[in-house]
Amino acid sequence: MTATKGLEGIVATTSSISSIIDGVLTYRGIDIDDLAEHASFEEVAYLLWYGKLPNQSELDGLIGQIGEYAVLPAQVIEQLKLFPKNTNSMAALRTAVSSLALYDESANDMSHEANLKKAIKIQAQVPTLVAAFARIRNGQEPVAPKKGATIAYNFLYMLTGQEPDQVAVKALDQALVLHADHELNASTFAARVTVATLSDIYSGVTSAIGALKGPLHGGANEAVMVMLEEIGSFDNVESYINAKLANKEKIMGFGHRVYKGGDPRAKHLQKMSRELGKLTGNMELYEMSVKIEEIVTGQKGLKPNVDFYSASVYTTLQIPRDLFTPIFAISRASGWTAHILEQYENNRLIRPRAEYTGPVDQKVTPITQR
Ligand SMILES: CC(=O)SCCNC(=O)CCNC(=O)[C@H](O)C(C)(C)COP(=O)(O)OP(=O)(O)OC[C@H]1O[C@@H](n2cnc3c(N)ncnc32)[C@H](O)[C@@H]1OP(=O)(O)O
Ligand SMILES: O=C([O-])CC(=O)C(=O)O
Repeated sequence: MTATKGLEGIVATTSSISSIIDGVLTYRGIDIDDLAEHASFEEVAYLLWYGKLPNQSELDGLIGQIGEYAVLPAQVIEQLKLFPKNTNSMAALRTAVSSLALYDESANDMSHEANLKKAIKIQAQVPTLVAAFARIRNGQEPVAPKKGATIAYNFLYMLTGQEPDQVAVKALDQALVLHADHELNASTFAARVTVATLSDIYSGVTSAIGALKGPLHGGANEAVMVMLEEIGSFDNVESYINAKLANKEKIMGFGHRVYKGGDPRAKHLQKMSRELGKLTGNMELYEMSVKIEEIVTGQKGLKPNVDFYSASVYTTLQIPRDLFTPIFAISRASGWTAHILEQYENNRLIRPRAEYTGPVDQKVTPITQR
């Protein structure tokens, strides 16, 4: 038995949800470029769950359902108020999503209908949780979601308590489309491993949030912003990045386990970053990002991944840095739950082996002799 470090190249499941073939990402066979330009996040979530794009009445139905489920149990809001104000926002989300299960009477109903309903419910409640936590820690009351509004609109509305700008809603909606699913990434794998024991959907999503939090995965978008803040201005980019590379440190937002020729989502976020920069009259973050890309790609051949330009996009949308990864979770909730449903449909326990590298033929030394 020989281990493959990081399971690189190992095909661990079959799936009909999303694919990465020759660097092209599709959801249910539709190219991400097409979806990014022509579909809303709710259409994409429907596509991931049901395997087809919704017609107008199906879409209206889903938006209605999301509106109905988006309100949080009062007990969970009370719990959010007890969290330390400075707690990590992904840790808060992880705990809060786990708590949702306590107030869902169907949490352990394993029928497909019940699990699909819970998938939609989790998708509806995650944005409300993120926005509510963000307000509560600032000493503000949470804002209730508006019925009939999209997730992108509602998230910005619940975060600020004000009618969001249409450009911001459109940009966030497109970012949600781009992050919705990604084959067997680490957090989706974590979700599938968890539910393959026939544990409940909340356990699966809680595991996934824990995996997404790390800076080698979803946490990279926040880490990119930390780096941009450390750099401070365009003129410092070159010396900062060169020093990091000389030191063999990783540049966050670059590289990918699967894409070696570039992440197809990054160009959409780069375009969005440029357009938002122009619109707000502040191109500095965009220009700094382009310069970083020039150096890192030039010297290391590494291309930006989905997390790189999303940092400047979200900052230009005036979203606090530590909500970037929770926003990733808002989007990926659709993919996680679609994969969980698929896992249940064709389940087998996921239990690989380990190559043992420890000592052999050891004996118990009596405690007095250790
Ligand atoms: C949504 C997402 O999860 S996208 C990924 C988000 N994560 C990041 O942006 C964090 C930065 N990137 C990375 O850490 C990696 O590229 C990963 C984790 C994404 C992929 O990693 P792996 O496939 O395991 O590649 P690994 O980490 O083994 O790197 C291979 C080589 O490239 C180098 N490398 C990879 N990424 C980077 C980077 N961002 N900056 C500098 N060097 C890098 C490594 O140092 C290593 O070099 P070596 O062979 O000289 O030791
Ligand atoms: O697929 C991966 O390894 C990480 C990634 O890009 C994602 O989850 O969107």
